[in-house]
Amino acid sequence: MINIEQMALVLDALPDPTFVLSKSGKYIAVFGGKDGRYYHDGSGLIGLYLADVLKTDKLNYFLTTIEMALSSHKLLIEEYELSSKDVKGLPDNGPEHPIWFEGRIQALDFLVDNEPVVLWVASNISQRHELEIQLRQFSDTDQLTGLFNRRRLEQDLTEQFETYQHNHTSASILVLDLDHLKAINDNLGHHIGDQVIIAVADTCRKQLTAIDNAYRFGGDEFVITLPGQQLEQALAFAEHLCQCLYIELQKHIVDGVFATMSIGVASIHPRDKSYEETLKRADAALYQAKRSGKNQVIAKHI
Ligand SMILES: Nc1nc2c(ncn2[C@@H]2O[C@H](COP(=O)(O)OP(=O)(O)OP(=O)(O)O)[C@@H](O)[C@H]2O)c(=O)[nH]1
Repeated sequence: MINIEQMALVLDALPDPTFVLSKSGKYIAVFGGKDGRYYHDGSGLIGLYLADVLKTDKLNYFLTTIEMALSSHKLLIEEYELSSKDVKGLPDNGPEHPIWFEGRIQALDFLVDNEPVVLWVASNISQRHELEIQLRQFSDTDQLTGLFNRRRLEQDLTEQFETYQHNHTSASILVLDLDHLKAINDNLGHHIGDQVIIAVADTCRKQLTAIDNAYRFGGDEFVITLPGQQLEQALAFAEHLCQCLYIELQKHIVDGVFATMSIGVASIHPRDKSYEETLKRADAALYQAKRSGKNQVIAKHI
């Protein structure tokens, strides 16, 4: 058996800072988390209230979480970020950057000063969090162009369709397909074909506003989403883009061969049951543009 002094040493050596917090947000006790590479020293918090050190948003979040742990009596696991802008009067030593924490919060079966209390273990998960962001970016991005990929398109279109169903905000989709890429690949090599694809991505990026997005759908096919835009606006934008691409792709002319772009446009219609129906219409418009001689834009109303 370990004695009470040894138990105190164990608590002090806990790798992650561990707080006993009352329902009203008072720091009753602070143990562990002594490594300054990962944590600020929390010992000065004892006797203070969360309201003394946290700004309003974070304060409300912490108090609500304590409340939930006390009422459920189950282990709560929460992820949250704390930076110097959230915390008043942090000591100078300790990490400079915002820290992502995993909080494990458990109600304790005793009262302190007649108040219920919780145990709150706060583990620094910043490295893991950064890795998760990188992995998400990696899985959402097309390697050649840096545009979002098809997986991300499906996710974004699902969200845009839900927004449309909720508040009827219009949204439009452009489907773009390069003309003559096969001839460029065959005559000039795959490497030049790649440069043409990258030039398309760069030109699209330059023409988009902050809420629009461009995606590489696959091969020489791209999609642009224009949230909030009706068909007429989207058509005008597509025609402008087609012109910009024509000018840009002419720069890649070799032996008289250069690519152009065909574009199909459609907007979400009240009769659409899913984004797939809108996308299908934009695709049908694209194939009409191809059949009508390429290097042009066609919009399909319904
Ligand atoms: N260089 C390069 N070529 C690609 C890539 N992905 C697909 N392609 C080529 O793109 C071409 C797409 O086929 P098509 O759409 O029939 O070719 P196209 O000449 O553009 O035909 P149209 O659309 O009818 O004008 C094929 O030759 C593919 O090999 C890529 O990442 N790099």
